[in-house]
Amino acid sequence: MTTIAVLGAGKIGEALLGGLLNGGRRAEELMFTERHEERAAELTQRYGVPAVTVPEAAKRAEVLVVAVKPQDIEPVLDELAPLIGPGSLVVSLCAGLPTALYERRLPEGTPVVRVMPNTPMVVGEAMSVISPGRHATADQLTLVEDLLSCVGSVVRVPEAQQDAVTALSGSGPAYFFFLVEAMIDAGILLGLPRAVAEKLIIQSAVGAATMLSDTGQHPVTLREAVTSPGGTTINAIRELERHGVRAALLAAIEAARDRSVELGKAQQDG
Ligand SMILES: NC(=O)C1=CN([C@@H]2O[C@H](COP(=O)(O)OP(=O)(O)OC[C@H]3O[C@@H](n4cnc5c(N)ncnc54)[C@H](OP(=O)(O)O)[C@@H]3O)[C@@H](O)[C@H]2O)C=CC1
Ligand SMILES: O=C(O)[C@@H]1CCC=N1
Repeated sequence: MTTIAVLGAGKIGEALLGGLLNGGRRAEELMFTERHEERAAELTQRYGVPAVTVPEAAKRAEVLVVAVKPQDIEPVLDELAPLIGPGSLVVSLCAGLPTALYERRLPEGTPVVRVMPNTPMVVGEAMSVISPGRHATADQLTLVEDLLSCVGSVVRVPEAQQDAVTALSGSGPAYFFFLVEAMIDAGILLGLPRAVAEKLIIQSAVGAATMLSDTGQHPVTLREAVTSPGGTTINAIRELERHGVRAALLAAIEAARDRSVELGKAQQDG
């Protein structure tokens, strides 16, 4: 049994709690911290997991998963620093925050693993990307990998790639939701009932995602199979290219990467 505390049970923290329980972890192994009493009570009722304070979590848990916003990290580090035990492993889910920040603020030798998950964790389909800090051992990295495997896929990368990862898969679901939202609007523009447009686009998204993951075929090959000579799809593709959608995606993801770097710098300099 490994005791795990989720510090900050917001969108990602709650998704992790639910995923760990679905994946077979017992409620007795888990705890969480939450600032609002009402929300804490609601989560305890929903998952049977106790709410604790950050100092209690620091004393009791072997794995401390930090899931507060990057801008809220300072008070959490202040509370953890004097209490964290030598056996504790810190797992940061915070966008932009480097392991070096934790290593500088927490007792010498504290092992830290940086993780970038994403919200499909809620349905057991997360993409979690993990990188060890200076003091994390191979066994600790494997432990984090095992925990996150309960809620989706896990990949290891060097920490230097984590800002790019954050822009790509951390924020990635939002880009797909944005696209789906715009395509549903297109259905409305063409006069379809909203419920029909939603059903058509969501099922097309699920079908396309399943083809991508199950066939192993390259997206270009799959797209070409839909694009008949002299047909409808090529007319749409011409408009997407004319409006610079490919370039917009490159610029958007680069901007997200830059923001991740900025978030890390702001906390390091602050
Ligand atoms: N949402 C996403 O898609 C992803 C988010 N992340 C990262 O996960 C982290 C959390 O994001 P998200 O879940 O979206 O954000 P939320 O705002 O939903 O959750 C953060 C939670 O932390 C709580 N909190 C803040 N300070 C403390 C504290 N001192 N003690 C206890 N709880 C505290 C907040 O409480 P309160 O409501 O009172 O502020 C809130 O419940 C961020 O660092 C983000 O970068 C990573 C990948 C994807
Ligand atoms: O937008 C954000 O900052 C967080 C991190 C990755 C996804 N959501």
